[in-house]
Amino acid sequence: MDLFTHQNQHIPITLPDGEAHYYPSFFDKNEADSLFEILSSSIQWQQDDIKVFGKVYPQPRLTALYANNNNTYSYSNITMQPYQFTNELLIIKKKVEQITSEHFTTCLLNLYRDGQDSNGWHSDNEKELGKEPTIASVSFGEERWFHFKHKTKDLKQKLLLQHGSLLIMKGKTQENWLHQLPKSKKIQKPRINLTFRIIK
Ligand SMILES: O=C(O)CCC(=O)C(=O)O
Ligand SMILES: [Fe+2]
Repeated sequence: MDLFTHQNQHIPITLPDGEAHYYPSFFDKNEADSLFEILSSSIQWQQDDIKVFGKVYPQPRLTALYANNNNTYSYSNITMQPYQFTNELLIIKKKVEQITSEHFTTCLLNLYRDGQDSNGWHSDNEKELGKEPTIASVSFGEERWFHFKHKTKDLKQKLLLQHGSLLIMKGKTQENWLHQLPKSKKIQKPRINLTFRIIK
């Protein structure tokens, strides 16, 4: 067994006033390839409009909300109603829960069709997530950079989110840090991201 491609290889991310952990090969290449294909075609992807300074734009990515309850999730003037978890999402959720010891209720999925799709600076601090939320973020498909920026100090951090990887953000990360997925001119292939959350 190659220890350095093992699912439990863990890289702590240096994030003062927060806490994040990265598992580069949480899913092996074959599992990740097949989950990417299944999720691409089986998820009910939608493109919502968002309002920025009073103007309406199509969101620069596709999204979908799945859950094991009917609780809605609202952010950036959008309220999403969940579909019930699919079998594949339940399998991924179970594997993520084994490593985080959490019971996630909800998954917000993002499909970045190419490098023109993005996710602007924000923190996942909506009140339905509660205090100090743990967010487990799984990536499939094209690698993309993920940036962190401290809210009040001159601190930055970035990491490349690989195919089959898991990033966990917890503790005071959302309180003290913003994150974004910037555009990238070179990227022409899609990436799927799943963020597991608890919405009670
Ligand atoms: O695509 C990503 O890695 C980030 C997604 C994200 O930050 C979010 O959906 O809140
Ligand atoms: Fe986020």
